[in-house]
Amino acid sequence: MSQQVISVQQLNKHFANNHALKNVELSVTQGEMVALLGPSGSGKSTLLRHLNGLVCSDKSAKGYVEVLGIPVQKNGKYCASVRQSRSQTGYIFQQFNLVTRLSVLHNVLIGALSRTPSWRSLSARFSLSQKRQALAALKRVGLEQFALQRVSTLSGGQQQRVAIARALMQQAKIILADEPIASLDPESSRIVMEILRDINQQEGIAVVVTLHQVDYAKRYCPRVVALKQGEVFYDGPSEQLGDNSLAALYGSQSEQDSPQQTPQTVPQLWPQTA
Ligand SMILES: Nc1ncnc2c1ncn2[C@@H]1O[C@H](COP(=O)(O)OP(=O)(O)OP(=O)(O)O)[C@@H](O)[C@H]1O
Repeated sequence: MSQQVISVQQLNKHFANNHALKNVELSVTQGEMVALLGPSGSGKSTLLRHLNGLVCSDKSAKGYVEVLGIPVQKNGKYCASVRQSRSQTGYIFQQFNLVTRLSVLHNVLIGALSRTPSWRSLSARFSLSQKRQALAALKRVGLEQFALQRVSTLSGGQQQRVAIARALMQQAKIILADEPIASLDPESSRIVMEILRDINQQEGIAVVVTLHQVDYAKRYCPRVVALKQGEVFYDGPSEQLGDNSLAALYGSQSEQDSPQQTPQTVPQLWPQTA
């Protein structure tokens, strides 16, 4: 039986009066590649940030988040093990989060910091073996020839690949990617998604990726979890996400704008997976 790598139970999050996540339940097993879809403001990034302990859920609720079998937060408080979970979680940001004045290789080496003795990391002295690993990670994303260049000289798509190489260097056991292709052109988007899929299929690393592009979700992710106004609206095979369901998912804005012209109830066409 596949190991569960993400378990989210009864997750609620308010930002002032805005109920951003409503009783969200999510279970992901090892080796899955899952797209998080939903209209702008539906809670995708907020959910992903809860998984990495970047945001804490409502204190009043009984929310629980566990990643890689390690408790991240419970009842609105971070667990002592949150750092342990973070060190094994590769987090890819829309804007790459690289140190642009440093070399490509150095940025990848930063992924090893959680496994590097503090005297070495303080003096930025990485071992030969770590440098070899970093080069191998760069080769994996097709960028070894840029190792000694400053990151700032790379294109956006190449910078995102450096961020993925950093996650590989981190020896991440799960990858959470928050809109990794939102600021990329179609060709760079394709390359980034193919690298994520390759890592998922070759290493069996679970990938959860928030996307705005439904076609990329369907092409690269066998499973879709869709959020609508903070609730899980659909959880199932991406191939079963048809035009009607997508219209219902993304139609919230027009429903709000002209309620008399659109149905008030959204049909429950798909059961949530167990
Ligand atoms: N730090 C914050 N402070 C206040 N409100 C927030 C904060 N972060 C998110 N929100 C609100 O929570 C809701 C969900 O936001 P979130 O960014 O998770 O949505 P999203 O689905 O990722 O949207 P997008 O696709 O546009 O990035 C939105 O209403 C947003 O304004």
